[in-house]
Amino acid sequence: MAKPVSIQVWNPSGKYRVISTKPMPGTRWIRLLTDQDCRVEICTEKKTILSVEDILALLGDKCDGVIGQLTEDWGEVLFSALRRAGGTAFSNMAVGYNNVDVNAAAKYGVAVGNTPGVLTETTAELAASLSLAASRRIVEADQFMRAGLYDGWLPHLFVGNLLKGQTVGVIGAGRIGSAYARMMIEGFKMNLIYYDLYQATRLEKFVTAYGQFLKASGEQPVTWKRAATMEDVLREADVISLHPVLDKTTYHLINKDRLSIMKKDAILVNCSRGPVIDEAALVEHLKVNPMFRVGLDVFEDEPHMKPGLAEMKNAIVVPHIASASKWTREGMATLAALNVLGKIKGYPVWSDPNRIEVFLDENSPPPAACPSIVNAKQLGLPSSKL
Ligand SMILES: NC(=O)c1ccc[n+]([C@@H]2O[C@H](COP(=O)([O-])OP(=O)(O)OC[C@H]3O[C@@H](n4cnc5c(N)ncnc54)[C@H](O)[C@@H]3O)[C@@H](O)[C@H]2O)c1
Ligand SMILES: O=C(O)[C@H](O)CO
Repeated sequence: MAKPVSIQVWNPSGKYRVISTKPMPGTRWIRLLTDQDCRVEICTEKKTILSVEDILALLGDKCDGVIGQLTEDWGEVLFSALRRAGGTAFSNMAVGYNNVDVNAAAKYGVAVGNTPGVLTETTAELAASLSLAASRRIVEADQFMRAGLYDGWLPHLFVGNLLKGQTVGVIGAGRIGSAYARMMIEGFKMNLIYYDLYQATRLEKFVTAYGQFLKASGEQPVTWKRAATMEDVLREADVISLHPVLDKTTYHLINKDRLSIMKKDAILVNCSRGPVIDEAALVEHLKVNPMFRVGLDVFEDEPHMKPGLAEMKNAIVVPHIASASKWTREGMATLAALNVLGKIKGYPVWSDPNRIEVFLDENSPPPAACPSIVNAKQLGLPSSKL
């Protein structure tokens, strides 16, 4: 990064120096920090992805906390430097934190925050959008239209898949996976098969109740099934959406062998993390199975796509925008700022990271707590009552 580093400063006389490695949407997050005696420094460099060296230059020799991004490599080097600068707080502006070495952070006594909940519906809505766009071939049809190729209605033109009555498969039925499942079941009357390490009890209850409602209305009821193996989902589902965390157990979860057991005209959607799919194997699968379609928000080597993917008509690709609604992005900035502020101020950690709405109410001050610290137990941080 060219020196001097380009920085925007708020409340220069603030006692605590908090750095945000990127400008973030909204202004509430800045106000919350400056009102509590923080000097906020926002890195405004044009470079999209900051390197470890860039961030070391930003940290300097006094820094109390950092709000970082999922594109950055937060490991031993950065956490030891943050600690040397007197810092004890870091928050990703993301729910996923596979870019963060949590053990390294704990070793240096740094709390690691994330931003759950506020992006659940927004992300699920993009997964639903990709499912629809892929099943009805919307992007291909749009390109066809703009290319001036439409010369009249035809019985075979862009025939796709009907979702109603088909089976939606969800791998990783946590917050986002469950919200997506509900959208597809309620919106399109699909049946559910899911695979997760844990039982999604609330989701199961929802499908049961909705099925009973449909039956009572004289309609075909929807059904659910918790699969014993991921392969069962892959074999049975017509539309499959991936929503697990990225870790050792989910790296290349979808590989050549698993692609081969999916239906030839299945739809695969990924709004989790790119490396959950072996993308090179996916490109080969798309080449030989033209009826198989994918909707991808994330990529194995972001910002790059594996060779061949961009040419595939049966792939819809968007640039990691699943959480990109104004409300969500402003809320993510707020939660990340409050994680850092709370740790600096010695506040306890909110006891339920699934119930963070109270931090997002613009009309009242947020609770004196860190909304979500993923290594709270490791650091022995006290927990706040709801
Ligand atoms: N594309 C985007 O912009 C975007 C936006 C938000 C979240 N995400 C990704 O989505 C992920 C999920 O977010 P969430 O809030 O729903 O998290 P969550 O913790 O509520 O859900 C994750 C689920 O994955 C399950 N899981 C873990 N390992 C598994 C395995 N081996 N097999 C099957 N299931 C497994 C967990 O049990 C859990 O239910 C995040 O970690 C992040 O990487 C991406
Ligand atoms: O993990 C996350 O939060 C996303 O990838 C960005 O919203």
